[in-house]
Parts: sequence; structure tokens; C-alpha cells
Amino acid sequence: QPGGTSSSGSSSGPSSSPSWWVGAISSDLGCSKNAALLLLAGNQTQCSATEIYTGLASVGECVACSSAPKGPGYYCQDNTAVLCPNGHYCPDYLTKAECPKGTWCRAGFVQPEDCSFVISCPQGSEKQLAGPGLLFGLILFLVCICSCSCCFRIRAVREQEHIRDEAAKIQDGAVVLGQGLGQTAYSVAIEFEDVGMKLKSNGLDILSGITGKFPAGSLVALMGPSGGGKTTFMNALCGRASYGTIRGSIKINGKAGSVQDFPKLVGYVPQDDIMHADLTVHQNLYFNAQLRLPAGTSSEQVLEHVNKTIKVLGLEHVAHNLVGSAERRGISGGQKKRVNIGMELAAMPAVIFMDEPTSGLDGAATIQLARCLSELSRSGLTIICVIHQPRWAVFDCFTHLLLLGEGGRMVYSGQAKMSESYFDDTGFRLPPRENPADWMIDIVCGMSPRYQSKSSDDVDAAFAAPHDLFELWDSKCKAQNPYEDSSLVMGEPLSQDRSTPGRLKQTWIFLVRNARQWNKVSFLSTLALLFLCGAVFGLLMTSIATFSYGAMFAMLTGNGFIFFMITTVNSRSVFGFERLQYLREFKSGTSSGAYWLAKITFDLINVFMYSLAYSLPLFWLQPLPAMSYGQYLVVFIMSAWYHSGLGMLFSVTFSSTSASLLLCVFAPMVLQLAFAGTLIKISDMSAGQKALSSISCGRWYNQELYIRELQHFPEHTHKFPEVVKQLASIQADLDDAGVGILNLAILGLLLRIWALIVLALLKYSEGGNCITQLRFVAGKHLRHLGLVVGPSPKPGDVVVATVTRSSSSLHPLRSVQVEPAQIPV
Ligand SMILES: Nc1ncnc2c1ncn2[C@@H]1O[C@H](COP(=O)(O)OP(=O)(O)OP(=O)(O)O)[C@@H](O)[C@H]1O
Repeated sequence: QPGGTSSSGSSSGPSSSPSWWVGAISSDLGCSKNAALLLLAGNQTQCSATEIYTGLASVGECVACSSAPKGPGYYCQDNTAVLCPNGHYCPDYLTKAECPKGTWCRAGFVQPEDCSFVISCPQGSEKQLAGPGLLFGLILFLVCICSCSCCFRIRAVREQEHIRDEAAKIQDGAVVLGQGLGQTAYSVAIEFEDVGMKLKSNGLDILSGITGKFPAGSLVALMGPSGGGKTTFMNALCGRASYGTIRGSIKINGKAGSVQDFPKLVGYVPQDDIMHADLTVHQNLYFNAQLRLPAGTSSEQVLEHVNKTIKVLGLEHVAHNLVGSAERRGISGGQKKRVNIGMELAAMPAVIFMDEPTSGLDGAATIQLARCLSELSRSGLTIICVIHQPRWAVFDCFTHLLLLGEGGRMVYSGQAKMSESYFDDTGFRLPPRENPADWMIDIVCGMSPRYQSKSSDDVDAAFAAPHDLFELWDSKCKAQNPYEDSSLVMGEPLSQDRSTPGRLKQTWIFLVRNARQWNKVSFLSTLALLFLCGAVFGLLMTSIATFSYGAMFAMLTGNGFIFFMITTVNSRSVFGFERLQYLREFKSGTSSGAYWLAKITFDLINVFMYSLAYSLPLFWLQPLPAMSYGQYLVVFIMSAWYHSGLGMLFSVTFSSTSASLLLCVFAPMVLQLAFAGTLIKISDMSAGQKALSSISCGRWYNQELYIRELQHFPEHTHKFPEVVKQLASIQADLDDAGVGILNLAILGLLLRIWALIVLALLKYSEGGNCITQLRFVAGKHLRHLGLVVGPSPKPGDVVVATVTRSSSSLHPLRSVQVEPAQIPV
């Protein structure tokens, strides 16, 4: 009763505010029914066929259809303005025509829209039907995959033939490693004094008072009982013990420093066989050599060097076999061990650290390897090996021995061949037919008796190993070690690291390697899975969805969710599955930036193909969106770009595979459900929720698809109340097309940059917390730039002090030239 109520029952005149008395309206309209009910139901009977009854606010008013009270897109039906139905168009309020063949008409259209050329539209079409379009897309898709696959296959076969031809050229007999590589001859001598280490985690001393020298070209055995600190000491020497605080001094070629200052000259063979299981033996060595050999080494030289390394290690017959893993059987354990070593030999460093290189090898292979290492060391290469129970023939190959006891303390340091006489001089006796290496470990473990003197048969019962062994060494040899090589061979002080291929070249090498590593079976299975999911969702949409402006947003945007999850989960393989391999390469001086760039570039193939595989059946099988397929695909590509970045970040951040997998499944789900504006309107969100929604893919994916679709609808449809309401709820405007794409591009890039930062920090992740890692990295780079000298060291910091011992007694390497090794095959 707008404008007031008249209890008198008479309607007010035009001069007073308009008001009606319901009883009078009933009689005015000639109805006998209750007036209120009549009004609620709408009094349509009083309007003519060409009029519209306009509702409660103007009771009794019939408006001519031609005056179009609701705007275009409506027509008159039973005195009500209704939206022109699907499959029809309504140019005015009085006309409702069926959509002609070759065109399609969605609800509210005032004229039909033409179908695209590959699409069929029978008469009365409310949507475009896939028809030959889907077939065309499918054929294109398959042709794309097959041609790529064939190209790679042909290339791989040709390449393998070339490698075999080159390998056949290598003569049987002596093989010379490193010949003609044109590298500067580096040799490395290491001196250390009073080196100790305290664990950062619990402050426990696990090394102390270790003093000695490893001349250039020496082959050193690091021996001791299990848990004696061999690996720890080796890690301290080669700068990999970030989990501890190192005391004492280490000198490289007479200059205080760490071998880690020259990472490209250092090889490290880890105890575990860390290599690429999805590459062949030859490829593993070849890419390693390409990345680490001096810049300017030609591909042919690299190939020749790798073929020789393979020959030296006796791996010719498995050179083109996959290395393999637990899931995919490849070469044997012993062969893997050799590949593990070969990866460092292929890089021809100046010093190699090896953690138990012979474990898992049979007797013959161990001797063969020891002899090979001995030959290499004679050429100037310094090799330091942690070794367990070497048989005599193997032990005999070593030039130096460092024997550690419990708690990481020294029992012996010096020439290997003099170790026996040291223990002999100190009252120990080698039992007949005992292996000297085993005997020494027995001594350290207190399992070999000590006699009062060389000539006496009385056992020194008071002697307690290993503590007294430490005392014995300190008292007899700490000040002046007679067992050391009197003619210490020392290389020139190292001033700069080896110059290896630049970042751009490395990026290219990594890209080629990625192509070789490409698991086509897994790739094709993922494509098939995505295609299937897209097809299922598309068919579902066909059967359940009837177009309406209210449901349009949900129909368009509700299908991306599974695609997001699969893309995120799958992209864990980009970085996450080769964490250890990456660390091994990165620590040997390869660029993490180049590695990252190559990985994300190669992943673009996945981003594109996954988007194509999913969106193709979805687009063509569901009631076709009005936008073109190209526009639709772009939105999917950008969403895949975002989600693969998310997967990469999770996989590099969390070393636990189950944690990263769970995150890859749940993060896209939570972001899509809670922050994409589907369940909770963005306009209703708090500031915090809005911030989260702005970094969620779903929000921009939804917005972009909706706006792009709307832009293909006639302009008058943008004013329909459902459309206006939906745009308000996602806080978007029709002019915002492209904003979503841009945001997704930026977010995807940021996620990748974040992953790069985590990758760079991984190098320093052993034991240190995030702050320590950041400080370490910042300090390192600032020092490189010469900007910071840094505060003076505090107790507990890593201290590299200058050794007071004169270096005048140290003379240069007799032959600093790294001459090729003559390795008997
Ligand atoms: N990161 C670490 N955190 C805690 N303890 C450690 C760490 N690294 C080494 N240790 C401890 O230091 C001691 C020496 O370990 P290390 O691995 O160097 O011995 P090892 O002589 O190489 O033994 P094995 O021959 O069995 O490999 C061990 O007691 C070990 O538990």
C-alpha cells in the first residue's frame, strides 16, 4: 500500500500522495477474490496480450509490450516480461524466433550469433556443437605429439651411432685421460693443522687435533673404525661440513683457504650413487663433462674424453644402458659405483674426494679401481678416499694414510708404506698372514695387544686403546712427524677457479639433458589422464547443464579444479625428484640459475601440452563457451603455469616426498574452494581473505573466463541482474579482461623465483637454519664483490688461521703439468 492507507475506502485524488485501498482495487479490477492474494499472484488478466503487467509497485498498470520496460532480451509472455529462452532470439518484446541453422542463440539474445566454421549448429541451437572441430583438434594434438616424439627418436638414434663410431676409434691398450683438453694444469696439496670440529646441533666434539699434509698427486687413504670421523674430516677438508664448526687451519697449496673456494677443481664422489637414473651411463658422464670441463673444450674432445673414461672404468658394454633405479632396473650396483666415480673423472678436477668408493665392488673391480686411481694420482691428481678394510693389494696403491680413532682423533698420519713400521716401533706386532690394513683397525679398536718392547713378549696390560694411541702419537710425532713425505710436492698457489662454460652455455646443456631425460611414457600417461578428465567433465556438463545467466559462472569455472591438482602434483618431478643430483652438481660449481632456467623452460612443454590435453575435450564436449578455443586455452595455460610453479616450490622446499605430495593435492583444493570467490563471495571476504584470494589462481582463472565469455555476449546481456550481481560478487569489471592472465603470469613467475631462492639455499642446508643459510649466502656473494671483509671471528665461527709453519720447506710440484694418465685397461 504505497504512499499511505486510507481507511475510508476511497482512493485519494491526484493531488494527494498515491494510495489505494485494497478492497477498492479488487472491485476496480472487477475481481471478487481477496485483493492481497490477487496482487501477490499478479493481476495479469486485466492486461491485453500486447501488454505487460508490471507488478506490485504500480498496481493495476498495464504497460504496452512495445515500451520494453525491462530492456532488450525479454519478450511478452502471458503478460509477463520473460527472458528470451535458449535456442531463440527476441529482437523485440513481441517477437520470439527460433535460432536459424548455422547460428546459435543463448537466453536473452536479440539476434542469433554465427557458428564458427568448424562447428555445427542445427536449427534452434542454444550452443555450438563440437562436430568436426573436436576431430580437427584431436588430430592436431596427436600429430603434434607424434612428430615431436619422432624427431627426438631420430636424433637420439643418430647421436648414439655417432658415439659408438667415436668410441670404436679408441685403441685397445693404454688409454690416456685428459689428453688434449687444453686445460690449465692444476695440482693441489692440502695441509691441515689442529683441525677439529664441533657439531652445531649439540656442541659435541667429533674431531680434534688433526694435523698432516696431503701432497699434490698423493693417493690418500682415510681409515679408522666406524664412527671414527673419517667422513666428517673429509667433509671438513672439502668444505661440506656446514653442520659443524671447524677449528684449526687448512691450507691449499700453502695458502690459507678451503678447497671449496675452487669448487670447479674439486671432485666429490659421495658414498651413495647419486646420478641420473633416467640417463644412460654415457649421458651421465657426458653432460657432467660438458658442464665441468674447461670452457672452450669442443664437443668432440668431450666425447673422446668421456669414451676414454668409460673404457678406463670398464663400462663400454653398458655405456648406452640406462643407469636405472629401484623401480626401473638398470646397470648393476658395482657398475653404478664405477659410474659414480666416472662422473668425477669425466670432469678432470685437480683433487677428488671419495667416500668409500670401493664399497659394493667385487675384489677384482676394487683392485682395478685402486690401480686406476693410483695411475691418476701419479699424473698429479690428488685423491683422498675414505676406505674400509682394503685388501693388501688395494692398500698398497695408497701413498698416504690418515688413521683416525674414536672421537675423531689422530692415530697415524703419514706415508702409507711407513705405517706398518710406526706400529711396529710402538710395540705392536703384525700377526702372520694378517692384512696390515685390518691389523691397524684392530689396534685402534684395542683388539691387538701391545708389547712392552719390540724384543719383549710381555704384553703392556696398562695400555688402553684408543686413548693411549692418541697420546702416543702426540708425544712422538706431533711436533716433528718422521713419517711424512720429506719431499712434499706442492702445487702453485691457486688464484682462480677453472673457467667452465658460462651460464648461457650451461643452460643449453641442461636443456639438452632435460630432453634426454624426458620420460615419454609418463608424459603420455599424464596427457591421457588429463584428456580423459576433460572429456568426462565436458560430457557431464552436456548432460546436466542448462544455460542460465545465474549458472553461467559456475558452469564456466567449475571444471578447472582437477586440472590444477594434476598439474601441481606432476610438476614435483621438475626439481623435486633430483634434489640430490642437483646438490652434487651445484657443489661442483655448476650454476643453479642455469639449471633452474633450463628446467622451467623445458617445463613449458608440459604446461602447454597439459593445458591442451585437458581443455580440448572440455571445451568441445561441454555446451561450447562463446569465446574462441584459443582464448579458453590461454586461461588454462596460465593456470598450469601458476600451478606448476606451486608444485616446483613445494617439491624443492620439502624434502619429504609425502609432505610435498600432500601439499600439492591440498593447496590447490583449499585455494580454489576457499579463496577463488566460488563458495565465499570476494565482496564478502575480510581483508586477509582478500589478500589470500589475490594470490590464488582460482580467483584470476574464474574472473578471466567469466569476463572473456561475457565479452562475447551481446552488450545488453551485461545488464541482466544475474550478471551484474555476479560481477559485483567477484569484484570485477567487464574492462578487466587480461588482468587475470597478467596476475597468473606474475604469480607463476614469482613462485618459480621463490623456488630458485630455495634451490640456491639448499646448498647450505646441512644442519644450518634458514637465517644461517641466508647469512652464509649473502656473506659469500658480498665477499665475492669485495664489499665486506666481515667482523672478526667470534668463538664458534669457522676459523681459518694462518699456519705459523714456514712454507719455505715446501717446493713446487715436480711436474705440475697434469700429464695424461697411462691407465692399463
Ligand atoms: N650431522 C651430524 N649430526 C650428528 N652427528 C654427526 C653428524 N655427522 C657426524 N656425526 C657423528 O660424528 C661421528 C663421526 O661420523 P662419521 O660419519 O664421520 O664417521 P665415519 O668414520 O665416516 O663412520 P663410517 O665409517 O661408519 O661411515 C659419528 O659419531 C656420527 O654420529
